[in-house]
Amino acid sequence: MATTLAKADNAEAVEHAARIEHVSKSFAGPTGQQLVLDDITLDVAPGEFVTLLGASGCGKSTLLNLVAGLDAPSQGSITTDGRPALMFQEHALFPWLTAGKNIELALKLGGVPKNDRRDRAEELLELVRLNGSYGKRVHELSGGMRQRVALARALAQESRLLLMDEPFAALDAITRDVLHDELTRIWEETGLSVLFVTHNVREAVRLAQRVILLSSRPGRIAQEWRVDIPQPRRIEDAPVAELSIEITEKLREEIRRHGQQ
Ligand SMILES: Nc1ncnc2c1ncn2[C@@H]1O[C@H](COP(=O)(O)OP(=O)(O)OP(=O)(O)O)[C@@H](O)[C@H]1O
Repeated sequence: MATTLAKADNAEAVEHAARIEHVSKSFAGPTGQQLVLDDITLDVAPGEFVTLLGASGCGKSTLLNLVAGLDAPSQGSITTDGRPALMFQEHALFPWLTAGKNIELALKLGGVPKNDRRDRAEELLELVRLNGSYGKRVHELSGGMRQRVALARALAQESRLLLMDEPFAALDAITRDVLHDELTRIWEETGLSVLFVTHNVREAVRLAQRVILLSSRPGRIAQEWRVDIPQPRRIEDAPVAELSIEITEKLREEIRRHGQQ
């Protein structure tokens, strides 16, 4: 099958999929400005898979929203290689449209000619292994299938950077495991860059080439790890478990420290 979408043909030409430079973000709170992100500098290389990990409320989603251009940093700058695609924990599919039509809508917004949309939507459904589900309505699909459609719709945008905010957090463990395999396969096939937010350490290590741990209040980069464990990984593999224990220990330290502030 032709996986033409987002193929990193221009990998040589582009230095980074995302460049986050000295980014800080504050929100107005009841006691004045609340600093949520403090001086974050981070590059995502073309084709790289990076997970952002941190305790609840540390600012992961805020950072992802800034990269998506949904909000502006208070300080610093963010550049991306084209407009990123986004995928959230909630699939946000239109329930009155079929799986196929949900994808076609994204294709339409991306300027794909009407006559090409049906074939392209079928191709994308095949890529997420939902062949034959074109005519299914959202309520006919399981949670895992809905997230597959949401992924296909994100891929329809032909972005070179995919931003994922806890996309599998609401799924049961087995379904999540299967979708980890699918995401790894699709990432390898397409050459996409992925910035993936999670608070699940094992998930971060299972998927990423690099794990970035954010501290809390304010969110700063506390530490990062390169994950050299070969793919496909399993969440229960010994090297995944070992690194997860090390990262969890550091995460605990960060949470304890935050608790003492
Ligand atoms: N628009 C906003 N206005 C005010 N405060 C905000 C806004 N968006 C986020 N915050 C605050 O910023 C902090 C970080 O929130 P954010 O959702 O980015 O954290 P998170 O790490 O993604 O958390 P979780 O893992 O629970 O989703 C929180 O204290 C939140 O209340």
